[in-house]
Amino acid sequence: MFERLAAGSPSLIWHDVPVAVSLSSPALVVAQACDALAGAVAGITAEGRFPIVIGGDHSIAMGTWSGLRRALAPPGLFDLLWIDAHMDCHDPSTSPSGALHGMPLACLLGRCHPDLAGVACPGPPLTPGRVTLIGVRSFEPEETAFARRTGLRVVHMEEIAAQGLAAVMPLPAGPFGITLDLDAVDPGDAPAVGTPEPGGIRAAELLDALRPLLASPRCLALEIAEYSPPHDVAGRTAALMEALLRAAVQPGEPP
Ligand SMILES: [Mn+2]
Repeated sequence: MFERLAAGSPSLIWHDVPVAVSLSSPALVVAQACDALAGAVAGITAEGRFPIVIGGDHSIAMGTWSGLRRALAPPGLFDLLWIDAHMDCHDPSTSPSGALHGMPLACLLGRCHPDLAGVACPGPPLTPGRVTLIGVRSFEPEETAFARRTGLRVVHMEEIAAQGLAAVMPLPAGPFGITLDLDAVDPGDAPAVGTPEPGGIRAAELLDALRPLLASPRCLALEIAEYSPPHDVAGRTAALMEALLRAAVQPGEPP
């Protein structure tokens, strides 16, 4: 896939971020990986290039977005479109599963897992009023309470089903980033995820809504998380990945 994309975009560079899986706890592995990822994203942004981060579970968002924040001139503010079936707004005291990928947004907003604090998301928290969750349809009450308390904007799947994604997708006036958890997409179109949730955004609708955003010079970074190729069915998720990446690296080209 990379070779095909690079054929049309010679400036594309592949960059691996190593993960030290030998560390003693999952939180330490995630903290170390996010620290390395934040450094990579900050460096790529500082060079005036556009980072595209592909993961891996959504805990990588802590590295990506704290890295972007670090690279921008103070106060380093940007809007973040968080497209996800889940809210990822837990901390260890509220999480039903203890899964770290259910916690990255809370951490980025300043309520961080103690083992991740200062490493996975160093620096000041993001501004909740500048983050919009889009596609939400699976969450716990503690996450809704956190969103209300902090002023996080949430666009539920019901609104998308009623009005269409294009009608509810924000178009930020200033710099912004996009984090796409592939489980926001309907499992019929993107089965290659770890936590599928039925009734999601259709792939074609997502691509139509993202194309103008990815073509905007104000879009500073794209992250695509939770891609799990062994779970794919008939190459559907791979095809969506390639279309998304093509929209990001060749934004002027027809689909
Ligand atoms: Mn997520």
